[in-house]
Amino acid sequence: MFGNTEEYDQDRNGFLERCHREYGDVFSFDARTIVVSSPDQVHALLTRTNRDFLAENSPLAGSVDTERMAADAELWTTTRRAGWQGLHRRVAQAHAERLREIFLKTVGDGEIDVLATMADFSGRATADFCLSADAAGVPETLAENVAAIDPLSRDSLQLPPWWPSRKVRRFARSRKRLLALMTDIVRRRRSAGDSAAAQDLLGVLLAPGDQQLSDLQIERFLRGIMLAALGVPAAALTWIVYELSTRPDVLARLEAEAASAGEVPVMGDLPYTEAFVKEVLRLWPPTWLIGRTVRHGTELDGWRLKAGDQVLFSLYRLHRDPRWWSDPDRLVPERWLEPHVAPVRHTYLPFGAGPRVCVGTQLGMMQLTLATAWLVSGMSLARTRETEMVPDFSGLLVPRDLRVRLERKAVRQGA
Ligand code: HEM
Repeated sequence: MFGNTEEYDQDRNGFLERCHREYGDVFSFDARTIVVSSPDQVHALLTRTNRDFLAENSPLAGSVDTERMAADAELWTTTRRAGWQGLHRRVAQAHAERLREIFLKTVGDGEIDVLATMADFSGRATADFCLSADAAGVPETLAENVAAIDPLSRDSLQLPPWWPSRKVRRFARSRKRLLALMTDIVRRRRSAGDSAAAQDLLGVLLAPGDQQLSDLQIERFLRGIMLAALGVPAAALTWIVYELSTRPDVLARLEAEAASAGEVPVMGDLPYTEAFVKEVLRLWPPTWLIGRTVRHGTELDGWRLKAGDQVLFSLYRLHRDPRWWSDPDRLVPERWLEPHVAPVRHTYLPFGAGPRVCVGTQLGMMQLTLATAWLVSGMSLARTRETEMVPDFSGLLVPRDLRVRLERKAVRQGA
């Protein structure tokens, strides 16, 4: 009845790798799920999303009913289009200045659980980006919501929202609390007027524009953005710390670049750091598995699919496929610095592609690049245990139990 779910849940990546080796670029996982692997299939799946496929976890969705998902997706897409301008340069630059303070407050001396520290940093960063001075209390409520989603996202067998389980009730309660907080902040900000002066995403969403958004749309959009901008960047930063702790040669180059840049550098000042971040996202894409639900009867690369079927692909496998990448399992930041050597089309998709591509691509790259520069310039870092790192594929891709000791470096004279 559950196809290969049990075997898959024991070792998700290993299972997909074995099936790929045995059956090729397309195979069926169970009666209603196929897995695709070639760059063209993946690209078709992503670019035909909304029309033929539905994004599995629409941030507004709470249902597996395809009609309902399609309606949710349409509402989300309209809001997303209007909200896109909120992620523009002016707001991002104002946020970058505040981000340094957040970094200094959250990433301090001593032994740390890297994922927990980076989740704290990312939660505060995303709340600041969305709400700046009104963000008080939001990071904590957001963290509760993320903690309640986590056990649900690890289950392959999704429980419906009405299921009477403790996990589902906890999720529903924390979601309600976060949305109530958003309602309160949006109302206060709207009645205060002159919201655009706040230089944050909410300011842009409330500013009069071509498309006026309702309070409800804004609240849902903010929650969607904040959830998406917490766990994934935190996982990416954890991988960044892991690679810094294992590659002294790369660390030395990053330190040299950060030393010659300002306190809040602009992206063009950090080409090697940016290449390093891109390479970490190739080797360790946090959203390592992406799924879509078939919207109506259609076909993909000759496979006939019915409404409600699922199509999955592994970004992790695509990014390490030796057909498209030389030395695929090795961190080589330099591969991004060769102007004439571009990756094969559609083989590098850490932010997805098509109409549901990550809205925070530039912002996310900026946060990761700046945080890397601040880490290497301000901190020395050492692993506390020399045990072998174990990647955890059960939810977002993270290194299991990564702990490091951080020590603030002495401030350079004249710096
Ligand atoms: C920092 C590293 C980040 C990575 C690697 C990343 C990656 C991704 C990926 C792979 C998706 C799924 C795309 C798909 O299904 O086709 C996604 C969706 C999304 N991301 Fe990001 N993301 C990052 C940061 C951010 C940030 C900072 C924000 C907030 C501004 C953000 C907001 C979103 C939203 C709202 C979606 C859902 C888009 C939709 O379904 O329409 N992400 N991200």
